[in-house]
Amino acid sequence: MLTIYSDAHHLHHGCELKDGVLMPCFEQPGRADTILARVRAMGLGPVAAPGEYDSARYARVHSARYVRFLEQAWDEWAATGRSHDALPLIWPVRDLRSDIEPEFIDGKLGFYAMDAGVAITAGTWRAVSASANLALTGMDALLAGESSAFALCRPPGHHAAAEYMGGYCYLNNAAIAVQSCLDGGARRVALLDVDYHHGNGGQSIFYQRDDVMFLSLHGDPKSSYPYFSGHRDEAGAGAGLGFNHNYPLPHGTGWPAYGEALRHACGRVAAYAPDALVVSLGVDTFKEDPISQFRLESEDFLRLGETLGGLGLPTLFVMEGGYMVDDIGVNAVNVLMGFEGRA
Ligand SMILES: NCCCNCCCCCS
Ligand SMILES: [Zn+2]
Repeated sequence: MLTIYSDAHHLHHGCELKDGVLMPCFEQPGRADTILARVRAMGLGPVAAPGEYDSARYARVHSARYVRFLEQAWDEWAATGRSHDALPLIWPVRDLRSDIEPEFIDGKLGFYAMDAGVAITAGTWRAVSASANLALTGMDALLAGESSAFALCRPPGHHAAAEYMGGYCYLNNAAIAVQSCLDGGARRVALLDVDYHHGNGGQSIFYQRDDVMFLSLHGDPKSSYPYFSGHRDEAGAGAGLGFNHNYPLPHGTGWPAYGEALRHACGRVAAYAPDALVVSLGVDTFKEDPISQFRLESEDFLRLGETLGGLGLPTLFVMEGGYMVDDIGVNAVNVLMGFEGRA
């Protein structure tokens, strides 16, 4: 399997406020480095650098003003004389107004964010755009006839929606790749999110469309981040009604229940008969993950990959979450090995 990777991710590592303490973000460079080392150790296949793409490709799923915001945010922040990480600290919730874009960076940060889990630093834009370019390069490989590819994206993207960042995510790498597949001639694409946290971004972007089926298995939002999306009754809207499927699962879920939900979701993908499958590959479903509450073992990720391989679809894997750095390489590459029947 071809892996797409860029060292540019090292340019991004901000802080986060966790349990009342400002600390280095759990979404750290060692995650991608550990996965890359495992890709090489297991001889998964060639590792390629991403191509260059115009930011207009990101604006196929994000708004142009949001992409401009991401590109300019650090410079606007630094121009105020501040050198520490830029963080959103106020949001237009409830009856506060979101019909007028603030002009000042502190207002823009909250206008374009769902939470404070998105520090912006001097290198963030370069890392974020490179990460999206990995997904576009992987999708170009599929469009050129590859049966599968792995975009080793960092930072992740599945919490980012058309006009907001959040949960360590800035550009929705997987959604950008899905749209690129459709722009490349596909009629239908399935986007399956196996990260522990609901892929609110991908759901939101494709919610009213029937050319993309979105499916997500995740911690029940009644008791898991992002708390405010991912319920079973979110079925899509308008033309998209019936093309959005959520599988919220309780804390403590292990492979038996997870595998059953996954097989059910795969049945829906098969019935949809897409031209391609994009997988938001988060492995924070691992039992030792520091911020998540499922109980998958490393061997279960082999079975997860095997189950996806059984669909026989051209498949792009896009790296999302997973925060137990010591095990993230084994767990992520186990999915890819299982997919290839090398379990
Ligand atoms: N106490 C939970 C805080 C969660 N903060 C953001 C998590 C983002 C996961 C991305 S896959
Ligand atoms: Zn996650």
